[in-house]
Amino acid sequence: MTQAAVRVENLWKAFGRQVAVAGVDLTLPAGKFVGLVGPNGAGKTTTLSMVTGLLRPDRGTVEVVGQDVWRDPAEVKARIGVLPEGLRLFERLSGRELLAYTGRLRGLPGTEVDKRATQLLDVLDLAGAQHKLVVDYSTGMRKKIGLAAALLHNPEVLFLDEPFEGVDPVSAQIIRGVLERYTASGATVVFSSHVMELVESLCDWVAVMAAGRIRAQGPLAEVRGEAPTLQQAFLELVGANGRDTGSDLDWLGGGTR
Ligand SMILES: Nc1ncnc2c1ncn2[C@@H]1O[C@H](COP(=O)(O)OP(=O)(O)OP(=O)(O)O)[C@@H](O)[C@H]1O
Repeated sequence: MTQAAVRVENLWKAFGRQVAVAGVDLTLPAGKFVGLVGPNGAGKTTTLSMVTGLLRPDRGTVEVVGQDVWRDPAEVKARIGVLPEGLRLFERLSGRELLAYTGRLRGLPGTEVDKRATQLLDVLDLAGAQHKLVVDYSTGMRKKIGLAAALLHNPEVLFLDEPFEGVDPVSAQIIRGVLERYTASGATVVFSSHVMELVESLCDWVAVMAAGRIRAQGPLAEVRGEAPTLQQAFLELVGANGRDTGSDLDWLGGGTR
């Protein structure tokens, strides 16, 4: 059996009376492209934040590449890359400066940082914008420079929260190519998304989350089961099939006020 990249046991987190994560157990295999899917408010971001050492759990354990994240967060953080939701970047640096700074923070030698930054900027089609300040980057460019920063130290596991949100199809294709190449080398990608078609075409492993719990996890074909698409399987798993789609909104449309 291959080693698990991520192992989560009985993970809990509440914000006041709102329980965001209610006893999550997850085992994600190494070397896979893993999709964490779930409706809005399911607890995906909260789970990823606890798994990556950004948010302390109320209860439960998290192991990444065999190490307890909350016993020694710094040690684990050196081995992972993270593209968090609502990524905050150093806006007054240029894209290249941001990578140079990130690389030095990661303890890489300057020449290596320069080499890797040049290659990542090229592959991600940011070479032309490398001297522009990050504050002037578009949403898609921000995702791409964030991804470059997360990959710079060649992490073993990469966590991405909604990496394709606000990204045009050309940039999405570029990001996808980089990630496929990365997993082909044995590394693991864990990403959250609402876009089922994307998850279905990219992932070999899926975890479905709703209301703070995992509803299903396993190889894509297993989670999809008999359903024609992952979207269908997802709607059934989260109990959204047949939900009223707004029949009360009889005033909407038709031009009368
Ligand atoms: N800092 C916070 N303070 C209070 N409540 C929070 C906080 N962060 C998350 N929550 C609540 O926890 C629940 C799970 O939120 P979370 O952001 O983890 O869901 P999500 O699956 O990532 O949703 P989305 O797909 O909409 O981004 C929601 O009910 C949310 O309102």
